[in-house]
Amino acid sequence: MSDILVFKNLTKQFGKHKVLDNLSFHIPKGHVVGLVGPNGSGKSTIMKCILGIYPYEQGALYFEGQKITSKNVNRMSSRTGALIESPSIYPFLTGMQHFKLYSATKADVADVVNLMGMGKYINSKVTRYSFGVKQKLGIALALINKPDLVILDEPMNGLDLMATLDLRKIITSEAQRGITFIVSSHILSELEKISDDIILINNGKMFFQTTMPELRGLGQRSYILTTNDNKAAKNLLLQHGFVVADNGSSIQIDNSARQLNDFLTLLIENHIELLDISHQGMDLETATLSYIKGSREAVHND
Ligand SMILES: Nc1ncnc2c1ncn2[C@@H]1O[C@H](COP(=O)(O)OP(=O)(O)OP(=O)(O)O)[C@@H](O)[C@H]1O
Repeated sequence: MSDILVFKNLTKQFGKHKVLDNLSFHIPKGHVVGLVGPNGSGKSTIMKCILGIYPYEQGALYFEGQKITSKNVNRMSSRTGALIESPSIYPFLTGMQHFKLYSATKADVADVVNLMGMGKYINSKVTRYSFGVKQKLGIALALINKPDLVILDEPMNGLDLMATLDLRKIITSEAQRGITFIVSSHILSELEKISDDIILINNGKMFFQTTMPELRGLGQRSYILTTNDNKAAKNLLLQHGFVVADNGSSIQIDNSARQLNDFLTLLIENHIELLDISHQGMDLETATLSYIKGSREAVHND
């Protein structure tokens, strides 16, 4: 899989404040990449560098293998659609009139209106739109010129459950057609449903870039077990050399040595009844929290 975009040791400063600090990551073509980080970590700044809104001081940005400079930034920005911060829309124009501002063809407008399910209100003035419908219009405008790369900053903000599900379907189906998405959101449970890859940044620095399957796999190393006698089960397993922790109403067994059959057999032979067993799955929220907490503790310990 080739990369549509590569950040290489990119540094962006506002005065003396380094907002992006020697940042490197890559965006695979046709993937949905979730951009995660606490408030002020630099997500919007990354997006604005891609759109050519912000210049940067050091490092390089490559679009489809070509180095982007201030002279050819249009090559990248003209093929990128974006919704950053609130959508730039005009209350007294209709949705349809917005598409005309973007010089969209009739066929493209029909496609995007159909895709976003906006037929009902496309000829009404935006002043009559709810917040969620305005957000939908902003996303439709990001998609209208058939971009190769789409940047969405907090696109789920203000969307109700149905609109969130619609947006999830749209992003997934457009990515299957080869469009690449970079999506930032603080709604991590939603972001992990749509993302192929995750980039976590903090204080303008890269913490990790991983695929969602890799991230989930991090949690597959232990089992959570509930039995009719957790105390007895824990003692028995400890006596036989298993690594066991007490979780209150359950016990956690390290399975990095892949001993599932061994510990189940041991429990059954000792007449301990198994009530429940599950993998401890790593989710995006747990991973993000543990990295951010780890880095804060490191700063306090310095
Ligand atoms: N135009 C600017 N001038 C000066 N500082 C700026 C400017 N734009 C952003 N910053 C600073 O850069 C840092 C990163 O901001 P940015 O908006 O990129 O973060 P973010 O991760 O998108 O945050 P949030 O999740 O709150 O949207 C912040 O400290 C912010 O104050």
